[in-house]
Amino acid sequence: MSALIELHDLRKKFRRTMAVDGLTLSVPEGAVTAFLGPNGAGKSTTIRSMLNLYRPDGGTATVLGCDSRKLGPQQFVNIGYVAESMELPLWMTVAQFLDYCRPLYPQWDTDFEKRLMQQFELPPKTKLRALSRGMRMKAALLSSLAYRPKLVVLDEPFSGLDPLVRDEFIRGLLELTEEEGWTVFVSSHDIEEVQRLADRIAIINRGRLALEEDAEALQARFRAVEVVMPDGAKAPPQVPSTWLHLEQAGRTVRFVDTRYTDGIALEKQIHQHLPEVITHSAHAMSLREIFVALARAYRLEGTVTGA
Ligand SMILES: Nc1ncnc2c1ncn2[C@@H]1O[C@H](COP(=O)(O)OP(=O)(O)OP(=O)(O)O)[C@@H](O)[C@H]1O
Repeated sequence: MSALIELHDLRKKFRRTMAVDGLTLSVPEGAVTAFLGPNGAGKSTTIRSMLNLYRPDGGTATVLGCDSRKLGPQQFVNIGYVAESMELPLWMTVAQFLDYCRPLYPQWDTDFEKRLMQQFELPPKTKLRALSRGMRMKAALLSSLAYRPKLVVLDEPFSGLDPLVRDEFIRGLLELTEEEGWTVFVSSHDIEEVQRLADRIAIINRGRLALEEDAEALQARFRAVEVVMPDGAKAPPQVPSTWLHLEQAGRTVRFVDTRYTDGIALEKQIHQHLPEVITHSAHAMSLREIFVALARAYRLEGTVTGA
């Protein structure tokens, strides 16, 4: 799998704020990568830098094989970009807006446009100004998908949408990405919004990469572990660094194993560090639970956990 976005030591500074501080990240083709981080972590600045809307102060961003500083019409016809902050011509109807966009993209697929109109239930004769926020985001998304871009970049596309609309929007996006095999890079400050979509997870904190991993692999290596000990037995102060947030309440010791491989290896490790163990159990964790654990470990501020 080749990478459609390659960021290497990317830096972008605003006065004294290092918004992006040496970010190295690679976004593989054909997968949905969720780009997560608390408010102000540098997500929008990264996206704007890699799309040549900002000039990086250092490092490189390569998008569709092209240095971001040289991105032009030839690349932009293959990139679908939707941002929360995007300004739309609100005085146009949905149909007029699409009439305006169509000639800009030689490969615009009219049949696909019609299908998306139906799927998103967009009213062609309504002015964009009169649409709800969710519907307006759908119109923006439609205008960025109808030309079947190779790369779809969504910057916080769900913020401000009510949960029902968001859910429907995500379902639509899911169906499409699965059918079309698109490469999607979607930023969010809330794991809950994107957990159903994401094949890969990248977390940014204070302009730096905190984690980049396959979502399934991440879930495979995390377990919530409970160990029952005899009355009066205490967990030792020193446990493996791969065990996070160890807590004891009475006879029960709980921790998060961040390097789980299999039950036998875990059992061996428990016997080694908690030799008085009577029984133990290990449960798979949801991405949201993993994020809560990671957020505590990284001391991420804000709402990356959705908590
Ligand atoms: N145009 C700008 N001028 C000055 N500072 C900026 C500008 N844009 C962003 N910043 C600062 O850079 C840092 C990163 O901001 P950015 O918008 O990239 O974060 P984000 O992760 O997208 O946050 P959010 O989830 O709130 O959109 C913040 O400290 C922000 O205040």
